Amino acid sequence: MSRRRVTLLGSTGSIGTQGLEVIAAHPDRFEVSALAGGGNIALLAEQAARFRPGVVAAASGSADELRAAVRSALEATGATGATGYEPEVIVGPEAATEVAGRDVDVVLNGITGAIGLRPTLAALRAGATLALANKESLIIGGPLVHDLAGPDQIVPVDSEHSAIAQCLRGGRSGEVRRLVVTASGGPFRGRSRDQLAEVTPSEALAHPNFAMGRVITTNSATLVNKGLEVIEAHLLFDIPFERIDTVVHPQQQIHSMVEFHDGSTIAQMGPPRMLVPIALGLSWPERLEDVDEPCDWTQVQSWDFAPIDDEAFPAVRLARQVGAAGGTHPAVYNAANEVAVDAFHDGALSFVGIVDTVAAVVERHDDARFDAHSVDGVMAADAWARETAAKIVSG
Ligand SMILES: NC(=O)C1=CN([C@@H]2O[C@H](COP(=O)(O)OP(=O)(O)OC[C@H]3O[C@@H](n4cnc5c(N)ncnc54)[C@H](OP(=O)(O)O)[C@@H]3O)[C@@H](O)[C@H]2O)C=CC1
Ligand SMILES: CC(=O)[C@@H](O)[C@H](O)COP(=O)(O)O
Ligand SMILES: [Mn+2]
Repeated sequence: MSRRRVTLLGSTGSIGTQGLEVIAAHPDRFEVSALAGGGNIALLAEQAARFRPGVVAAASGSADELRAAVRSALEATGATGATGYEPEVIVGPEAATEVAGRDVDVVLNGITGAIGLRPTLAALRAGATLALANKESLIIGGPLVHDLAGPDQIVPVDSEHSAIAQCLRGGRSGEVRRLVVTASGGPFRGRSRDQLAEVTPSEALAHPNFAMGRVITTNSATLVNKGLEVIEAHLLFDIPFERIDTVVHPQQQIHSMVEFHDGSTIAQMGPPRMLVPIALGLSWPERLEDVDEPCDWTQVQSWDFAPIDDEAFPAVRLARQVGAAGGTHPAVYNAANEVAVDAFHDGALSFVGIVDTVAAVVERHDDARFDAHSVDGVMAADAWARETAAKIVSG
């Protein structure tokens, strides 16, 4: 594999920082072309001083602030001036989109939320491989992404979809009977709807296995994450919803499975960490060496499996409905959820109120008003859903 130029969008987040860890461990394989963050200018500047990309981008702050932060981060490394490193700096809400398609072989999209859509489209348009963690952009931009993406241009980084892609490696997708997407069940696994009434934001942020950003961690607790992942699996692997199952597997050692039409099932296993899916996103179809520890088969252990409780956690059932309806339904589900998650953390909504709000917004949505085949149409549906969710939250 030749040395790949990598751009990291959301470089200051959980996926982004782990992406840089993989790159730092394989300097012969990767160089950083651009880094894009949101508002954490200090960390972004430290990353720039260490990895020396040609471009550094931030969604907020000012270009002068970012330049100054990079200079002081360089000074802190003791490499002041001597190297003459002065990256191009881009600041503003469209900064990630601007850098996504420039001088790059692989774009790792680790931005959270619907704002990842335009950068995803820019990366695809530029012909880069898209290592996709930002599942929201695929889910809300389904037909748009589908029309732009070439074969194998999108490499899933989401652990379940990376697992399925690994199970399908080498072709034979015509022999697939069903996909089985595993779920941790979140921190509230086993509780009834009544028992969920009083749970707090800090309890919802205690994911049993993964340290992730606030939105995806909350989505794991409501199982909205699993709902999004069922739609993601449908879009990535072109399998109808009725052939995509879910199973709660609290240990998260099996990251997902593929059942074939002869009755055989292939599962992908590993400890619940993101390094392998991220590394594969960057190096696909090759595997890098010694990315993470494997499962330890010398230890006594037991793994559990159970169905999702759709009464306590209706998010997956609802996601199947919006996914099958298509159009701008998934964009509305996602946008309403983003608003409801913020409201929950602000103390304006109960935990069960999150999915109740999403369901109420989905119910009021008139898909005929929006064009799912244009970015503006998708973003108009997204904006409508945000406004409607905010009204419901405020009563
Ligand atoms: N974390 C994980 O293990 C997994 C994550 N994913 C998916 O990956 C994505 C990222 O998740 P995660 O890393 O946990 O989230 P984090 O909240 O940790 O990170 C989000 C990143 O997005 C950046 N960001 C926010 N707004 C913008 C913007 N307008 N332009 C550019 N960057 C922006 C943030 O910057 P800043 O902090 O500087 O404001 C931060 O770097 C999500 O879609 C999630 O569902 C999927 C599977 C696993
Ligand atoms: C690591 C990853 O891919 C996350 O999406 C994680 O799988 C969350 O797990 P649950 O949503 O099943 O809790
Ligand atoms: Mn996942």
